[in-house]
Amino acid sequence: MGSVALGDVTRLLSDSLGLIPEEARVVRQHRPAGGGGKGRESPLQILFVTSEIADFVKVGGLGDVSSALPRALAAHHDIRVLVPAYREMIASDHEIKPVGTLPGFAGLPACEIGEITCHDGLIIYVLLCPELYEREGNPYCDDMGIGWDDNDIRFGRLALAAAEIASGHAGIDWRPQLLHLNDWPTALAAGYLHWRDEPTPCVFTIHNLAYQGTYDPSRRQALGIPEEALTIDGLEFHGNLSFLKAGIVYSSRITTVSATYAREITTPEFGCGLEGLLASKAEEGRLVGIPNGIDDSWDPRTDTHLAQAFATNDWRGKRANADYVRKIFGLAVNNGPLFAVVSRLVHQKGLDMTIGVAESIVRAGGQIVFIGRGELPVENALCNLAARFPGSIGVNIGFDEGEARCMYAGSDFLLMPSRFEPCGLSQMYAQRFGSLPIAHRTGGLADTIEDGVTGFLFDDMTLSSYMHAIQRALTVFQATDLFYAMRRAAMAGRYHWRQSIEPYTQLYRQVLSEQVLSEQVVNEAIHDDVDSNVGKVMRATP
Ligand SMILES: Nc1ncnc2c1ncn2[C@@H]1O[C@H](COP(=O)(O)OP(=O)(O)O[C@H]2O[C@H](CO)[C@@H](O)[C@H](O)[C@H]2O)[C@@H](O)[C@H]1O
Repeated sequence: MGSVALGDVTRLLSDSLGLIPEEARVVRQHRPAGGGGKGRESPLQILFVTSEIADFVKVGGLGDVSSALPRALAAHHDIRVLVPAYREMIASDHEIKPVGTLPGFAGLPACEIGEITCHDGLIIYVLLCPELYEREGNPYCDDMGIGWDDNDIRFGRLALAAAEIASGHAGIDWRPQLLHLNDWPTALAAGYLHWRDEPTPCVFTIHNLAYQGTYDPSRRQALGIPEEALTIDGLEFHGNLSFLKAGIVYSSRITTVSATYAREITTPEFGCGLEGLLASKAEEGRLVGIPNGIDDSWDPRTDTHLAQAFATNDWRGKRANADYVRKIFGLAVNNGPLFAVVSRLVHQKGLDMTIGVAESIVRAGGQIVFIGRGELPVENALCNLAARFPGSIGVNIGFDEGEARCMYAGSDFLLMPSRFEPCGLSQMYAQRFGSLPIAHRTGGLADTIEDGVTGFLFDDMTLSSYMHAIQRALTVFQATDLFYAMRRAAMAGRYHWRQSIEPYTQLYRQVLSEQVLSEQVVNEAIHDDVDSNVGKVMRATP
C-alpha cells in the first residue's frame, strides 16, 4: 500500500491541526469549469474508473495517476472515482457509506457500492464484493505474483458497475456525463454501454498497451458479452476476446500518457498487434497523448519520508539522504556516485540491461541500490548481483513508498533503461529530488528528460549505448559545477498535473459536444420519419 496521495498529506495536516486547510480541500462544482479554469463553462460530471489508487493500493504508476489526476481535475469538475473495495479500503479508517446495489448479470455476481469521502473531499465509490476483491496479494496477483484466475470476472464486474452507474441503474443519486476509463481492467465498460445502447461516452486512457486482458472466447457468456461483439470489428483479437480492444473500439477517444508513446503505439514495434487499429484512430483524430504530471507531495523541501528535507543548492541535505540510503542498504561509506533503481521488476523496465552494466559502474567507483518487486527470475538475478558486490550493490525485493522516496532523494542518478515507457513517473520524481535519470530515449522518457540538461538519454537498447550514457554521467559527476547545474535544472522541473487539466477538459468537452450533435441528428431523423409518416397518413386520409 502506498502513501503518496495528496489526501494523505492533507490528513496529516488536518490530524495535527484539527481542520482541513481550505486550499487542500477538493473543490467541487463551485468554480467555473473552463479549460484550466479560464472559461465560464459549467463543471462536468465525470466518473474516473480505475483498478488501483495510491490512497489505498498502489502497484505502479496507475495508482499515482488515479490519486492525483482526479484531484487536479476536481478544481474544475465534479469528478468521482470508482475502484474495487480491496481489503485495504475495508481495513482503512474511512467510513464506507452504502449508496447503491447492483444485481448479478451473466456470471458477474451482485454487489454493492459504498462511498468514501476523503479528507480533502474527493468522493471514491468502492465496489463491494468480498468474494472478488477482499484477498491477500495485490489487485492483479496473489502473494506469489500469480495472476488471479478470475480476473476476467473481477474486472468485468468493475467495468459493468461503471456502465450501470453511468446509466443511472445503480441507485446512486449522481450520474456522470462521461466515463474516464483506465487500462484494460476498466475497458469493458465502453462495450457494456455500447451493447446496451446507452449514450454515455467514454474516454479510454492507455497507461500500458502491453497489458491487454485477453481471455478465451468461451468466457464470453460469463461476462455477458453479446455474440456479435466477438468479431474483428469488436473485441476479438487473434481468436480471443480482448478487454483492451473493447476500450479502443467502443470509446469516443483514446488517450495515452505521452505524445511520443501515442505515436509509437501506431507502429509494429510498440503496437502489440493493435497498431493498425490505433493508427486508424490516430488518423480520425481519436488518439492523443496527454502527459502525466506529478503532485505536490513530491517535494524534497517538505517530504516527511526523507532522512532530511532539502531545497535546491542544499547539497549537504541531499547528502544526508545518500548516507541514510547507503546505511539501510548496507553499503560502504563512499564519496562516489550513488545510482538508484525504483521499479516494477518486469521485462519492460530493462533490468537485464542494468545487471549487464553493474560491474562497470562498481569498477568506476559507483554504488547501486535497487528497490522492486515483480518477476521471480528478475528478483533472483538482482539478489545474485548484490551477493557478488557486497558493500557496492544493495537490493530490496519489496515495495516501500518511503524508502523509494529516500532513494530518489539520496541518489545522484536514476537508472531507467526501459524497453518502452508510456510516460514514466519515476524519472520525473527523480528529477524533482535532484537525481539525474539515465534512460532509454523512448516514450515519455524522451519527452520528459532533456539530454545533457536534466539527465542522460541513450538511443539503442544495447549495453554499449547504455554504458556510453553512464560514462557521460560519470564524467559530469566529476565536473562538480556542471553536475550541480544539471541538478538545479532537473529540480526546476515543469511537470505538474495542473498542465493536464486543460487538455483533458478540452477533450471531455469535445466528446460531449459530439454526443449532443449525434443525438440531434438521431432526433431529427426520427422527427423526419414521424413527419413523413404523418404526411403519408394525412395523404391517405380521405
Ligand atoms: N518497489 C517499489 N517501492 C516503492 N515504489 C515503487 C516501487 N516500484 C515502483 N514504485 C513506484 O511506482 C511508480 C512507478 O510508476 P511509473 O509511471 O514510473 O511506471 P509503471 O510502469 O508502474 O506505470 C505505468 O503507468 C504509468 C502511469 O500512466 C506510466 O507513467 C508508465 O509509463 C506505465 O508503464 C512510481 O511512483 C515509483 O516510485
